[in-house]
Amino acid sequence: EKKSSKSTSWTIEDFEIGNLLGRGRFGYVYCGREKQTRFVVALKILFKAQLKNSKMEQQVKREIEIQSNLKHPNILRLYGFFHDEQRIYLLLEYAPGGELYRRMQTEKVLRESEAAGVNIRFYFLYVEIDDIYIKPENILIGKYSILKLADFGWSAESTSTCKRTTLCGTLDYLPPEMLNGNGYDEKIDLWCLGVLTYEMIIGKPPFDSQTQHETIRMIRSIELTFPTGTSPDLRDLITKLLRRNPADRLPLKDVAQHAWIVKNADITAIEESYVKRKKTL
Ligand SMILES: Cc1cc(Cn2cc(-c3c(Cl)cnc4nc(-c5cn(C)nc5C)[nH]c34)cn2)no1
Repeated sequence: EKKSSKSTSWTIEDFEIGNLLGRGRFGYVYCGREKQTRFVVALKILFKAQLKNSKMEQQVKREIEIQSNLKHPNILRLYGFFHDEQRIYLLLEYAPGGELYRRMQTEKVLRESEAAGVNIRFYFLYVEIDDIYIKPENILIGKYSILKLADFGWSAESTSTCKRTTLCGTLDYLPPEMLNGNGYDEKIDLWCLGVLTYEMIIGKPPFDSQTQHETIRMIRSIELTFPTGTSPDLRDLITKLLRRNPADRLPLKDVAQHAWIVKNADITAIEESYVKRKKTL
């Protein structure tokens, strides 16, 4: 990199600003290009005033610390950051495929290999960090369709409407233990993986319904139905993830060995990249 990623080196003058890619409560994301190297980035611009009003400065500092130290093929890179009087600028990896949930809305159903790829990729990711919260709004489609977890859930939600068409969308990923106000642990990610896989292949969340009340009832009673033609392997995997008792959910190491994953995900390529990355750490 031409300059170190210390916050005092870059200025906005070093970048050409392109299209607006997204907006959120605290700022915008633009496509940007560094003038010297012509390197393309996603330039997230956050307004200090808005962050101050919502007491979010600490949250931003925490995100910057976490994300700048994480280097994983499934996590959106944070290359550096800088600030001026009014704004904080984050230099993020540009994901050419855009947001997964938008792709799921337009294309409804993704290929089984892509969805299997999500599972296995998030298996490796899960081994790395514990507090991941998997839902389509937090996932971008990077180069070569590699999925990237971009933890901008806190800054992206725009005040006007939720990303999903209905408020129900935000309930679809909640596991029973969270609905019942019981304690919960990392096994909520196994539940989310089951919901995400179902939605990616079948085109709608498993407990999708007209009202929030009905969605909550279906989650609590685990009212799980599959369209005819759903492969038995996929049914089996999802049924083993969407279990009421977190202890009964299929552990991630067994997800990676499950018949549906083995048949659909290009595990060797992903494992090779994972092993190589391990070596470079
Ligand atoms: C504020 C605020 C908004 C958001 C949500 N958000 C993330 C992006 C984004 C990022 Cl961070 C990185 N790469 C992206 N690529 C796209 C994109 C590409 N195409 C073809 N279409 C889009 C859209 N968006 C990216 C944008 N908004 N987070 O904080």
